[in-house]
Amino acid sequence: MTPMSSISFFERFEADILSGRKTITLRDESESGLVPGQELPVVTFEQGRWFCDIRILAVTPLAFSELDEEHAQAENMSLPELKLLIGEIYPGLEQLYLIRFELLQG
Ligand SMILES: CC(=O)Nc1ccn([C@H]2C[C@H](O)[C@@H](CO)O2)c(=O)n1
Repeated sequence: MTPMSSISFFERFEADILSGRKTITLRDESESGLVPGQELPVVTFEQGRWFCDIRILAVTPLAFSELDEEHAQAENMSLPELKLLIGEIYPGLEQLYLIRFELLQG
């Protein structure tokens, strides 16, 4: 697997990340190779525009069926909103990876 040199987020989550309200992201296996302690730039998915750097704190496998209120809170949304969003981004995918991160600069 090629090491990731940046991570992208949809522009609509930029403000939540910069304010520290969003501290996790759920991704598929293709983005599960991040390593705790790794620092990397964050860019928008739409334009590839840099907007901050983050440090990876943990990468943990998590099943869609295990999503709970704590995950939703760390995403700054309700659990139904989070499940709907994940279903739209990764239709039918059960095996997700929970990536915890901290904001370094924005
Ligand atoms: C290309 C791609 O998958 N981009 C993504 C995936 C996820 N996110 C956000 C949406 C949610 O807040 C969490 C959970 O997946 O991460 C994203 O911004 N961009």
